[in-house]
Amino acid sequence: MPTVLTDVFRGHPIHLPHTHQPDFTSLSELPDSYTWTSKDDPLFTAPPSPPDAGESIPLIDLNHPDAANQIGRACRTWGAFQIANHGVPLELLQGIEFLTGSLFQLPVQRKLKAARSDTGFSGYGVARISSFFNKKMWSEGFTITGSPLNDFRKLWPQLHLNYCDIVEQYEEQMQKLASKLMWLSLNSLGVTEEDIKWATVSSDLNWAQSALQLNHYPVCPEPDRAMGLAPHTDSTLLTILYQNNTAGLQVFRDDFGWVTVPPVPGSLVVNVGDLFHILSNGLFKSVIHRARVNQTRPRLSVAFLWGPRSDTKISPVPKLVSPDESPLYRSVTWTEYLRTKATHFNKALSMIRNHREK
Ligand SMILES: C=C1C[C@]23C[C@H]1CC[C@H]2[C@@]12CCC[C@@](C)(C(=O)O1)[C@H]2[C@@H]3C(=O)O
Ligand SMILES: O=C(O)CCC(=O)C(=O)O
Ligand SMILES: [Fe+2]
Repeated sequence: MPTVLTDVFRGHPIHLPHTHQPDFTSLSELPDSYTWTSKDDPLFTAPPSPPDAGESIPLIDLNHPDAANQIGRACRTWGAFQIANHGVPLELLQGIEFLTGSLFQLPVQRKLKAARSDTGFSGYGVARISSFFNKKMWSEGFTITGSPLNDFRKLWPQLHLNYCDIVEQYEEQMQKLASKLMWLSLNSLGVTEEDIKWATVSSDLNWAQSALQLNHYPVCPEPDRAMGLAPHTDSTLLTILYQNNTAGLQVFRDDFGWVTVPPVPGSLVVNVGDLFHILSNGLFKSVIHRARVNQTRPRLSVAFLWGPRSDTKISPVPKLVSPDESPLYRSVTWTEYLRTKATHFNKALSMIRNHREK
């Protein structure tokens, strides 16, 4: 039984063509292999919400006395929100943005020295969900879990220790923030530490684990026909996303279509992931989101993907299941779920859904 994310894809190889990345900067036309239509993604041409409709995910001040309720409401309606006054130092946000920018600026031969292997978890490469789409995405990524020391030494023979330090500090801040946000949203449903014993410091200091996903979306000659990162939900409990000052993230709502999440300097975006949807017995929505690209400014984002330890079984909190019904989902560990997702992608949730008797 793997206990760390590093082992999740061991024995479950995913072959991805990292080494066939083009030199994005040299292309003046969008190659056919990067041109998306609704045949490649049924949601591709879903209507964008008109910007004047003013609809977007709420921006919540974490210091506001009503923050817990606002977060709970956002998790139920949108599955996403932005937060201000989150307590993560601005220098650290700038530090992780600087690191991400300098990583992707390295020559491609250097980045490939740290390429993610077919059975590996960490390293440089194309989005893991690429194998489910016929067209390529206009982006490159770098996944980190555990110590980035070995990879960073290959990328930056001189400066790797400074960069490791930034990652360590960033993860520490994100971990604290993620568990605070989880408890605020659960408290809004009346769920307390008594109901979820595995998620308390008194049960184990290391009851959660995480990965960092660094994303780069280069400028694109024909952004309207390209896709930065195809629509997906995260498999996490929660994801905390930092985006640089360039718009591109969109969330999907059945009633509005695609809604852009405008960058708000210094704030962070929070997404509900599939495991939180399961834990809340479907009350919180795991949000479908994607990243679009543009013609003038490169975009960077850093996703902190946060979930339980690999040996923790996640199942709907009994308090949230009505007495005359069975829970919506059966129990699953993060590792099992990541593997299900790696094989079945957006059918993963329905595969662990319990079938209700009439
Ligand atoms: C801990 C995680 C969560 C992963 C897999 C693994 C590391 C990278 C994450 C992402 C990041 C990009 C979208 C996604 C869909 C992908 O392809 O890689 C995510 C996926 C998931 O949330 O399922
Ligand atoms: O770049 C973005 O805004 C989205 C990134 C994302 O969804 C992810 O890394 O899971
Ligand atoms: Fe995501």
